[in-house]
Amino acid sequence: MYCLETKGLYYQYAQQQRILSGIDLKVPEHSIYGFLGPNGAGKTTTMRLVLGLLTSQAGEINIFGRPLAANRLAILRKIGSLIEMPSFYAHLTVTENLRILQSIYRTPVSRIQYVLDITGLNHTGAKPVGKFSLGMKQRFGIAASLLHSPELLILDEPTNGLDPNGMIEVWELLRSLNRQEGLSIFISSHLLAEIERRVTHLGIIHKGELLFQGRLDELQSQAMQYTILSTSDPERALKLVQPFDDTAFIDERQLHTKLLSADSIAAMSRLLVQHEVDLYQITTQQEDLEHLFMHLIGPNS
Ligand SMILES: Nc1ncnc2c1ncn2[C@@H]1O[C@H](COP(=O)(O)OP(=O)(O)OP(=O)(O)O)[C@@H](O)[C@H]1O
Repeated sequence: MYCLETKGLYYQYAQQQRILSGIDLKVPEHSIYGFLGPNGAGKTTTMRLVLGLLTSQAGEINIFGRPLAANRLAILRKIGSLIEMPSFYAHLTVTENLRILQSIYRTPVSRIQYVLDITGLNHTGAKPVGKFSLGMKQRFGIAASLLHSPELLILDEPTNGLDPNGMIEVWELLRSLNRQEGLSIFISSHLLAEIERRVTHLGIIHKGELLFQGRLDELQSQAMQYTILSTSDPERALKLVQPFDDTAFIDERQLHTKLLSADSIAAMSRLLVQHEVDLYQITTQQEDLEHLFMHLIGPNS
């Protein structure tokens, strides 16, 4: 069962400017779904549509199995969100800020202490939120989004601008919310390194199109295998191999080719030796996730 599913989601801010062209998201229940894409890919626009902050122009949005359009309020009550920076009264403490939100949401008062404990903000005392570090402000934003006991959290680049420690703290919090509370989390980032190993599922968006969606191991299985040749003259070796593999390239003075079979490796080594290029080493390697990501989104991104 998907807690969030879109079909053919389409959006443009102005004529001739297509931002999303048919996004089919499938966010499984209880998953941590990383929504990855470079700046301007369409992540925030997708999240705004899913939260009803922008009016959908075409396509379907189903949340907890029901169409958003027909059940907006009931659905939004089950979602916590943080899009860009959290809003707060800068001169009030975290508890005072949460008390205001608690009275708006009409959630039990006891929930305030609970979200303070779970986000580690219970020792901030009389300090006004305006004086918090960026990491603590983000944690306040997550605390506020948890106040009404949501089942799905939608977070738009919540670690943007945080130092490595702040980033680790936010992720530890998200992981414990997912594991202990069973919360489903849909989180965007433009950094593969940040979300690989931390998410259960991944969607890669680029120029308004979803290029990949699935588990991390499914993405890994799309990685290219390369034969890597270490030679005395990589440029000459490249010229010799190119007629047989026009995708061959040099990286760190080593020739990478997709020619993998034993026969083609034997033929390549004969060719190089015939042209007086010494062959020092032949290895095979699977493309790492970072290269696979770059490969998916293309060279000029
Ligand atoms: N209000 C707006 N009016 C016009 N164009 C917009 C508006 N908001 C966003 N865009 C454009 O839509 C495209 C997608 O932006 P969006 O913010 O959804 O991407 P993103 O993946 O979240 O990127 P970032 O990580 O930079 O926030 C960009 O080209 C952006 O300039």
